[in-house]
Amino acid sequence: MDTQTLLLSGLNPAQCQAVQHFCGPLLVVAGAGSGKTRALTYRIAYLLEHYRVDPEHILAVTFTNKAAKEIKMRIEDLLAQRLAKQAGQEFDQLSGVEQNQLRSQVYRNVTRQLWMGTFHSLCGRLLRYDIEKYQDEQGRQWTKNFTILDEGEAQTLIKQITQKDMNLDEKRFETRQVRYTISRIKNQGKSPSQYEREEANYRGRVIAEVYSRYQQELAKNNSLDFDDLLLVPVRLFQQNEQILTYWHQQFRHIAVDEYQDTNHTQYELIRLLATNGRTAQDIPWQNRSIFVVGDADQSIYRFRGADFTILMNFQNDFGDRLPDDDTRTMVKLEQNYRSVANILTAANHLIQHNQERIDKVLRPSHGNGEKIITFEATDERDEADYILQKLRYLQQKNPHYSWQNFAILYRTNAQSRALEEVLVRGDIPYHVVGGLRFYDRKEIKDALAYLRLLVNPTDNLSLIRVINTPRRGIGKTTLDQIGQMATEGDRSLWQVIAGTDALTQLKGKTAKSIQEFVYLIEHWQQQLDTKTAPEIIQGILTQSGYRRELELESTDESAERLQNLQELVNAAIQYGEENEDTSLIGFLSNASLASDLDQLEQGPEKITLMTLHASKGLEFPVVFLVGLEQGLFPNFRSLNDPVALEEERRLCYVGITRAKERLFLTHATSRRLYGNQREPAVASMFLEELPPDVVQADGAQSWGNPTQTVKIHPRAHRPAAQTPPRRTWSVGDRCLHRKFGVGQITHIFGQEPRVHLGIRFESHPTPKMIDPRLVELTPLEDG
Ligand SMILES: Nc1ncnc2c1ncn2[C@@H]1O[C@H](COP(=O)(O)OP(=O)(O)OP(=O)(O)O)[C@@H](O)[C@H]1O
Ligand SMILES: [Mg+2]
Repeated sequence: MDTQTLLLSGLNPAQCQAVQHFCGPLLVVAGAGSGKTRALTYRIAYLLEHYRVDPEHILAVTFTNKAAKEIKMRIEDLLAQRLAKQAGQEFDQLSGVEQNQLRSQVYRNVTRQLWMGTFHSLCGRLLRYDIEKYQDEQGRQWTKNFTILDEGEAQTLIKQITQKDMNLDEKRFETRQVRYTISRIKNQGKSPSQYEREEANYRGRVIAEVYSRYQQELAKNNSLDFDDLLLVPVRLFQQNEQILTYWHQQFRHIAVDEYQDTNHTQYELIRLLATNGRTAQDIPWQNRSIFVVGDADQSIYRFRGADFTILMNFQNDFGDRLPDDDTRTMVKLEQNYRSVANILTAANHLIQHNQERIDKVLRPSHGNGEKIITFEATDERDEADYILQKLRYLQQKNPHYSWQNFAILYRTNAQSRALEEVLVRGDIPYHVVGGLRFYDRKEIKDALAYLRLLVNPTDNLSLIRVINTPRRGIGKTTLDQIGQMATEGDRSLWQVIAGTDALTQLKGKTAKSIQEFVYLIEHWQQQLDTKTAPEIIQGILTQSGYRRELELESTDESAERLQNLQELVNAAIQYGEENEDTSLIGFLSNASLASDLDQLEQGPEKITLMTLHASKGLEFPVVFLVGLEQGLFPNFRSLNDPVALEEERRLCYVGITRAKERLFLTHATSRRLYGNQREPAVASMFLEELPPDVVQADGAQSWGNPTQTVKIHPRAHRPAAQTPPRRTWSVGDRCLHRKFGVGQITHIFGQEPRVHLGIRFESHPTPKMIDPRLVELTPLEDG
């Protein structure tokens, strides 16, 4: 098989057309699961292999960094197979080691050079080259070793300004709200003074002032927030034609996945790069090679400024549209490869309730499959119990399902708690995507602040965070004094403490502590060029006394924090291996950008819990979509807002189309949300919008056409507990657990038959709560 055949063999004719496209604009539109991402992946491989495009000339934007990684791996596979063919070998018959050798060869020569990632990570990378040529409207500048402020840190800074510096009313100027407003103003490209002119009232003036101080602080810290990361390149390109032309020529081929969720800043960036800042008609079509794939029905990020009309305008923006002929610049994919027909019918039927859309064809490739199951629970706990039973039942009935084949999707993060409790009790391994991120944990933020200070000593925020962590007797008064000196001399905090005057002005013991801190930082700064990131992290955590303080604390919590710090070192090692870059600065940018959606590690052992928003682009054999209740999904705000309601329906469409084989839709008749009172709940309108003939109720209640649904007693359909014969347990009994080993029962909660056992296992520091109906426990004789 030659390259061309190899690369085109797993594609249908419409996909082939997209993949073989070389230059000029192309829009691929299609419904969920129709192979858009596959087409984009293969096209990049085709550009590299068939058209011999230099990987450095390809810019590909994905929705998560993880998606970028997967696409790269897929390309490595495709090209490695090709290398095997060239050498007259069958790839599949090579040993694992040999296959990996070929993959690494492709990685070194090809995929490593690709510009592939999220908008944020790509812009971060680009700015490391050119940020020094940028100036904001106040003439402020940044250097290459700028640090990236993540969302939490941006809010900390806003809070410091509103509450400490400006003494504003905390309720009236709520941090998140202010941060959100400033982000919006920034993305509209408005300066503080411009905003002040437009919003000529008290609030407008205050926000403009906070915004102005916020920008000032960012510049002083040599930092950028997530908005700047996109806005600065756009401004830089607008300011400097030469730089724009350089990058326009660099990125000869641009590809964007999930184009329907592009916002205006991202669009502007892509437009500038693809057209060199001209109108499309002013440059030859060969020089604007832009390939985007998307589905307007899956646009779900309007609250972050995404606008699917950007997708709909693609041909006007980039193409030379011929009257009555779209085919040159658009390919439609109509074959769905993901879901069984029943699931696809339900999704297509539901989305047709939206007004603002263009109808599409989506044909199934698989048979009808099982019907979609709906279940009415009494409350969130009952809902979780139901899911637990189903999970066990399905996994045992179908040996080909491993835990990674299951996903539970919900509308809001808060819903995961009830589900998690039941999963823990049922001993089902799970993974929450988008919970408290690793990088948001206190000890990790502390460690990162040390590291940032090493590469960018003017980063005041990081300095404040660690100067007295662990405690060094440098209190608030001292910090205020240092702050004062910094303001007077227009210097950064670091410049003050590293200079001589601070030491002379401060008292004996404090001065000594500060001096030791300065020595520590300077010592490790000198190692930046010679030591690797993991070595530096290990070193500074030990020498600063940070680790020792946690060790002395010696609690379960401190043990976990120490483990997390070790995990940070591991992350740096892994980063070094994957990117052949052991520098601290490379690792740091990567850490700031690791988004919550990238946490998804589909271990073979775990089921996935995530919000519907996070599930975009993914697929699972079995999906549970929970909490289908009016006011929850669709959410409360959308009930009186038709535009918002359509967005909720798109979100439901995304959720349904994640499922390949089985789909369960659950709702409860009462629910306690956000710690409020228990409220009665009504089934979601989306359930009624599904075609009754592909839906079947599991339980007494049903909706749709009652004659076509099966009515059974709520519990009757649940499988009996998959457990060994029952026995009663008493406190003090010893038992053996498959995974945790020997343990002793310390507590018994609840009444038979619904008891839960608190067990302290010899292998585990903290007691575990176990449901003996679901988990096998072997009794052990005393002694
Ligand atoms: N031509 C094909 N033959 C067989 N399977 C295919 C083909 N094209 C795509 N697939 C498979 O179908 C599934 C969906 O493909 P893909 O994820 O690319 O769809 P998508 O259009 O990007 O979906 P979404 O809109 O959810 O992002 C994947 O498992 C993919 O491997
Ligand atoms: Mg996709």
